Amino acid sequence: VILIHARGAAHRLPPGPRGDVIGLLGKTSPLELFEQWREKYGPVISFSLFKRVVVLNDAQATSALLDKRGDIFSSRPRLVVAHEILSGGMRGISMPYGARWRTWRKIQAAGMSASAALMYREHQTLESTVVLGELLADATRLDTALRLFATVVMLSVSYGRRVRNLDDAMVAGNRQAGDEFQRASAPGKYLVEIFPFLLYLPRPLQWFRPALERIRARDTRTYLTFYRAAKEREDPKPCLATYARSEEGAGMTEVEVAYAISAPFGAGIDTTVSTMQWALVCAVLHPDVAQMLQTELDTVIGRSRLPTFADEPALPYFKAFIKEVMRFRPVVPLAVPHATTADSAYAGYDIPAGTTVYGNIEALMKDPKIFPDPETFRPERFLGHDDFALPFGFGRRVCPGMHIGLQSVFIVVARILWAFALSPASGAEPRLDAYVSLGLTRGPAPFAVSLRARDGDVARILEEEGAEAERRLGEWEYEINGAA
Ligand code: HEM
Repeated sequence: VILIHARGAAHRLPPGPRGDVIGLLGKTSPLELFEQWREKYGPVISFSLFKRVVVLNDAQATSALLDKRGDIFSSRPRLVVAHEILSGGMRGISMPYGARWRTWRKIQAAGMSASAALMYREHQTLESTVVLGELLADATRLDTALRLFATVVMLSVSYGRRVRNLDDAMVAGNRQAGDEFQRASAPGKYLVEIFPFLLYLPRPLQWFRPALERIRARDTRTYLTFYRAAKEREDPKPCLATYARSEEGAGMTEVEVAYAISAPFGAGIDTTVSTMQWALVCAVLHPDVAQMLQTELDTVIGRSRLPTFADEPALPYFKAFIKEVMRFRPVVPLAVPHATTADSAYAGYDIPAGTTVYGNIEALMKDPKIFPDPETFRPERFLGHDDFALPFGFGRRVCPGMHIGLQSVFIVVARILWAFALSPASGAEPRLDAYVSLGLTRGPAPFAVSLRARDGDVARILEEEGAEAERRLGEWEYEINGAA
């Protein structure tokens, strides 16, 4: 009896598909598969894909495990090639839970907490004025303008530097390093990912290693060049580089710090752009909502100046609208997978150490028990609710950039809605059911909107404020010597 019990206990894994799921994953997106399995097997499901994977589809399970059992559920699945070899274990987003991650996270918190985020508001405000000027001149540049804005803000958060365009060496260097990481993370690309024991081969026999190490040497040079340039500034703008300097020597090497402060580029651009895009798509496709938003903006701000961060507390409907956008179309629908560092149990099931755990944000956002009538876009459901961190993930790994991200979304979307009447442009109408996936992020498929200045004063205000913004943004500009 004891034996049977012990055997039974060892196999009490959450229900889920058995056998080959690789073929299935090849055919359809993980999000759709998880949705089918949720309907079939329930809120907590498991399957095996070289290692054990558990998907948590309801708020009870994510709260009980990812939030409350943070001591066990805060690691990341092992990424042998992209994280360990290519990045020398220095990228925080893929770092296993432990002392090294905590030191990395301290830097993110110092430079991105709710209070630190306030330091970036001036820069975000000025750059959003530039965005409006671009859109007034040519609405077809919407996509580029939003992407440039998000990129410029992320680089100023990291290095306190303004880049003027996407061809800047700082953009190119960060993008190249990020793309290499993405490529190296592609499932199935490297045998050693599936058979990590290949790492025990003598180094000269590890055929995959030299090419990766060459890329790592180049990435390291790139990151060091940018970090050093930021450090050398006599009167630096607040940024991660200045916050992180104190960690150098106290727990982190210069190279580790240089990698740590590069995190916003990879994590903060697509997420911010996609959120802003969904906000515009939702506004265009719900004219009654757009009308309410513009009435609120006009009542609070009037028509003789642009919205600012100081107006935010007086815009309850707008704030509810952004939350509803992030619920209705979450841009990181499966969050970033967590992993467990010890055996645990939930609802009678075993979750062994080393399990990959997905918190299914999309499923939670569409759970009628939490959000009645979840397929209806209705900002009113968030009136009076101030905290809504669910789009930003779970527990100790929750997005450290959320305050900065929300500030970007607020200032750009509020100003666009204040300045322009939005309507679908023919040819590439915005749609709620057409997506593009960018790694873990999901945004709307390319779309066009037509933007018409809401009154004659918009152009005049933008001209005045635009010139002033360009002048003041000069304070963030500096040269980088030896840029890769
Ligand atoms: C505005 C939209 C954004 C959304 C919806 C978002 C969402 C998320 C989510 C879901 C995670 C995974 C959390 C988990 O593992 O449970 C995450 C992680 C992360 N985000 Fe964001 N994010 C946004 C913007 C940003 C920005 C602007 C930055 C940087 C300034 C940033 C930096 C990071 C970093 C560094 C991590 C990894 C944290 C860790 O592994 O400890 N994010 N984000």
